[in-house]
Amino acid sequence: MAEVGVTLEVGSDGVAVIIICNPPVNALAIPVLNGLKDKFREAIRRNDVKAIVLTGKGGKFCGGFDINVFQIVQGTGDLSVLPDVSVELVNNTIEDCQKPVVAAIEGLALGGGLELAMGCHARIAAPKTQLGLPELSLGVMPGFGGTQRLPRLLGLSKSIEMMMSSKPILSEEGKKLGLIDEIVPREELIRTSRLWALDIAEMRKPWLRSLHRTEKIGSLSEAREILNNARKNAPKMPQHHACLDVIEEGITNGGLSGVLREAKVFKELVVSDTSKGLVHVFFAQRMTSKVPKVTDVGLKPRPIKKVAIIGGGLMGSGIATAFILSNTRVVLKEINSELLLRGTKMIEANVTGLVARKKLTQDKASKALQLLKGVIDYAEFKDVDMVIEAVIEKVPLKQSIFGELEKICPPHCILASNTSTIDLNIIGEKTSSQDRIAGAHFFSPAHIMPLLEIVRTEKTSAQVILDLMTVGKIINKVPVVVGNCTGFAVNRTFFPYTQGAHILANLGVDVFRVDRVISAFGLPMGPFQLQDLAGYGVAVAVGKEFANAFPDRTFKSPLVDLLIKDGRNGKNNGRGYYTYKKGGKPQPDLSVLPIIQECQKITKLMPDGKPISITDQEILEMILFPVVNEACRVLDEGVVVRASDLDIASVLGMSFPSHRGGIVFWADSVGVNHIYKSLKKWSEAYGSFYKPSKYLEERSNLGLALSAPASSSSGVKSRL
Ligand SMILES: C[C@H](O)CC(=O)SCCNC(=O)CCNC(=O)[C@H](O)C(C)(C)COP(=O)(O)OP(=O)(O)OC[C@H]1O[C@@H](n2cnc3c(N)ncnc32)[C@H](O)[C@@H]1OP(=O)(O)O
Repeated sequence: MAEVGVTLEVGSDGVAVIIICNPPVNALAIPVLNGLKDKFREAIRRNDVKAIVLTGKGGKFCGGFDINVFQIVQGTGDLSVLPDVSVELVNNTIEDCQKPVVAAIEGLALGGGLELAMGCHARIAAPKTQLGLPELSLGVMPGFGGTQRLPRLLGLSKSIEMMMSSKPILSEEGKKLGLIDEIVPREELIRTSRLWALDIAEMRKPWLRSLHRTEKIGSLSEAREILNNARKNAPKMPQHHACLDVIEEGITNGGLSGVLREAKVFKELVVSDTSKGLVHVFFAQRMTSKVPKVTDVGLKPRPIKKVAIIGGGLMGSGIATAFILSNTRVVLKEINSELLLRGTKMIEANVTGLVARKKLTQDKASKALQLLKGVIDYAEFKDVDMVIEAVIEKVPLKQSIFGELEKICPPHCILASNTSTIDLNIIGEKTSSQDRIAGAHFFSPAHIMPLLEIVRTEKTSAQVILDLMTVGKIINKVPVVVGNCTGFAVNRTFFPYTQGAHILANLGVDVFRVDRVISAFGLPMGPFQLQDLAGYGVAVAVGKEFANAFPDRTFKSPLVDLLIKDGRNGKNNGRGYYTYKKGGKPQPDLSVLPIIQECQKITKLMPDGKPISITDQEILEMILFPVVNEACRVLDEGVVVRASDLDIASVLGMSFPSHRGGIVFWADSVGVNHIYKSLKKWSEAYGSFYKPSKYLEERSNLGLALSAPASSSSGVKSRL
């Protein structure tokens, strides 16, 4: 393993090259920052050094401050762990250095990495280098002067856009905008940077200090107008607004004042709940690619060059789109040419939709479509590496397809099903290929939604899981490996979500208020609007599956049947809990209220026939605590490898707000004991739907967090 630290080499030209080394992304861990301070001091002190070049080892400049340190601070609350980098290193040592400093940037300069580079007197970059300040996506803001220097180098509008979106730009764009001084091939990066530094030292090139520049800021009134517009459009998250305020401080009172305010607010944000949630999600997402006995046993992923998709419906065409967009050849099979045409048209529409939204160039779209071949027989299947079956959810049909596939496909071929409910053991029951059968559960629209649940049975081989994980990453998904059960991880955990909402409706709580409470919590929409969007057919079909699988905890509400009887089918026909008009926002449809009242009369859940009185917080808890309860069963049964995998699955599959860290992380922050006691109370009042699971009860009794590992004797203590 390469050594973590900073090196200094002085050449015969009098240029000191300071190199950051902390693989894989040269993150600024505390020893690295101390090393930088030491090496800069040495370079400044030495008489044989005329100029300095700062660079990173191994083809990457720097991925920013070490995010592990955030977790340490968040765990201990000890802010003194955070070193003073902004003033001591970037401002006083680099920018105010008496010797010119040039950043030689390759690969990426993100967050604190770009901030170090902006403190230098010039920036030379290799082609296609990523440059960005993604701190807001971690719930903090740039803390090494980035809020002040980026606007001074790029202008206010573009720099605000980069910070608010957390998205990087490439060095080519950076050059056009003034962030980068020169782009050179990577082999010439260090040589050009050395010469540039000497040119500054010998006054052949200007000696520019970013924080002192004003030419791109414009007048105070212009700046305020830009900032106020940005405030209107920014997400309603604390870090976004704090960042805009800090930018304004620097514009009103000068760059140094902005730097000082930035350092203060940065420390407040690091310990915020938002940052705790987002930092957890950052690491949790990366943990999903570590699966014991799959990724740690020396297996190598096999190449997947040709994929067959069976079924060109909504899911099949979305899955096919995801593959062709990632440069993989796809055979789409349907049972007749009419259905095949419908499937290929859907794929074309998916691709052209991305072009229209400027997410794809026309050239790439045309190339992707050339990789698609439609078929109505199995002739093309003889050399496929993977098949994904995406036909309707009928067991005999799936069984016969897998029986055929086993005979036609090569022996190495992975046989996957996109089923969202059916037991994979049953699907593969009539084959002798159970070791290569797995679930590849995509979420709709499959070419857009980022989650891929990879479902394994006890017979699926580790190689097949590894191949699916690899191919998932190739098609830009986050693969999460899960066990085989009704609904797998996401749908299983969230099946009580809609049912909890229906209990509230039957208790007399206004459905539109329920939706408002859930949206305010951070989900994109409430459960009733979601039901409208999915269509009531889905609600009925999925409801049956879960009622069969988990009859002890299913609340059967006749509401959807009554809505269907009234001619409603949600967004599909423009009539649901809401009305839908093209181009407009959904409007609450008050004519639904008598139907809900009719339902209440049937279920007789309201105590004394009167609506219950309830706070917004209780609404939220009566909907989400049953979800947490099911998450407990998922953890108990080992459906996911670790609790944080369920966090990622909930964020990416259900759009659970990422700043709350995912369903389990959120539950632990609320307090296990409170959740247990609340569910117990409601189960006594409203029945077994709320009955606390054994896992929850045990964790509550032991004072252990839900996320604490099963074997944990000391465990992570939950907030009781
Ligand atoms: C004061 C300052 O303003 C504050 C800051 O600088 S905050 C940090 C700002 N920087 C960032 O947000 C960048 C975060 N990193 C990333 O976006 C991506 O990791 C990347 C684009 C750099 C590389 O992506 P990719 O090649 O897909 O590799 P990825 O798997 O994500 O990362 C490789 C490893 O580096 C780690 N890593 C990446 N950036 C890191 C960071 N800044 N700190 C600590 N670890 C980091 C990852 O956790 C992962 O570790 P693992 O192998 O043990 O799981």
